[in-house]
Amino acid sequence: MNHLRVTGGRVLRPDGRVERADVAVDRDEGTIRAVGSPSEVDEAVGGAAAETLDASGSLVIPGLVNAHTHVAMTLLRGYADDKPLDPWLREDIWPAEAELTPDDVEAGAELGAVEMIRSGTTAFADMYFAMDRVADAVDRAGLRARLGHGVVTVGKDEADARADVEESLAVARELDGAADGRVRTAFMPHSLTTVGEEFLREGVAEAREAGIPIHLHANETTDEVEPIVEERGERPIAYAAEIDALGPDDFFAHGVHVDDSEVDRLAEAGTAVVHCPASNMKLASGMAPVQRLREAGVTVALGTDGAASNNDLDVFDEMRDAAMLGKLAADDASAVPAAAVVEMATAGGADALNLPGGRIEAGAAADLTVVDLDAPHLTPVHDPVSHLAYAARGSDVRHTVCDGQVLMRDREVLTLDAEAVQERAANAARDLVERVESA
Ligand SMILES: CSC[C@H]1O[C@@H](n2cnc3c(O)ncnc32)[C@H](O)[C@@H]1O
Ligand SMILES: [Zn+2]
Repeated sequence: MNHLRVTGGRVLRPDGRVERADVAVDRDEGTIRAVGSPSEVDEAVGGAAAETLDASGSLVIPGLVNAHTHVAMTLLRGYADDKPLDPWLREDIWPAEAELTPDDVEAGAELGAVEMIRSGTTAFADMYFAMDRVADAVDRAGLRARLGHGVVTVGKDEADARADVEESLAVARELDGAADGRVRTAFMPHSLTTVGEEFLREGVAEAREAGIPIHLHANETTDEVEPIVEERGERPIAYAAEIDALGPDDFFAHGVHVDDSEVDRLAEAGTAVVHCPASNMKLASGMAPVQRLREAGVTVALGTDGAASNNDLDVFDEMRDAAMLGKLAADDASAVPAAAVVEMATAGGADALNLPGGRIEAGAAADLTVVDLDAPHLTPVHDPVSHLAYAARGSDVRHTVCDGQVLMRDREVLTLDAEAVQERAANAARDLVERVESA
């Protein structure tokens, strides 16, 4: 077998236990073949490994999942800060995005890919524009993703609005299975308030017919919830259910302002929620009831949201923020413990996006992150899971593997030229801002 061996480390198993083990990866299949002692792994795979990754002093964890982002927004990192969602979008972000070209989106997506690989993320969900270019970046980077064109119909005439819905459906059909199957897709209306009801109904019906999942921003701010309640006499999750957008393969970003009845509805429907704590804090959107969602049985994943409202794509930060904010929201220091946020960033993310990965076990996708624990800020190691949630940073990631391919070895990104990507993105961002200022 053409295999990659991750040797000498401790491995985080799906039940949360950490044990000394090697991991053998079938590079052709992109799957984990065996996890166990060196002799057990030898016996399972036989023969010498074609490639090895040293994990001594390190913790081998499932590749992290960034379950909601707008990856090309790396170009807008630090462009507009310190405003709430609505004015931030309308006054700053949307005018800048109006000047974006497909080349810009690709440059921003590559920059985001480098940042994610360097912080141990192997899969992400992305809602944006020029998604063929994002898919190209995913392909080159070696990552896994669920991608969709974001639909906004407010402020558009009927023909433009319908064209936007059709584009999202076409993108979902055409890009599904790209990058050797590592790209999957979804129909992505931006939100229940920025897409008109008739367009939502039409798009969702077509998506359902084609078996395409749905991803949208939901219950992010009170400004978004109140008009739905006033105009329809029902809360957003009930509205989503009424238009058939609340299914078991669907995943909603934010879920900050969900009441108890909505939590129960999400749980019954099997719709996942992607918690984005940093974005929710930065835009002062509110605190999602994460403990309540998890207790109700809702699959909760973690997302950074775009780099303009975070301002990075580091899921380690998200784990720490989710644990801290979850305690504050529940007024309970035992709420959203370390193991919960690690689960949300790994298996929870893979389950929400319905992508392979999220667990280190034989037969699972070989999406792995090796975290170096030999650092002053990670000493001593009483509990490695505690360190993942509260003390480790993206920069502690030593190796990143996706689909059996080593994307970063000893902090060197192998699939993209990180320096060139950074330079191209910086130039694209500078030119973009010049265009926005002269528009
Ligand atoms: C139509 S493509 C996606 C669209 O979403 C915008 N966006 C970025 N962050 C957020 C957020 O937290 N809530 C809602 N919308 C957001 C992004 O700028 C794109 O325009
Ligand atoms: Zn978002």
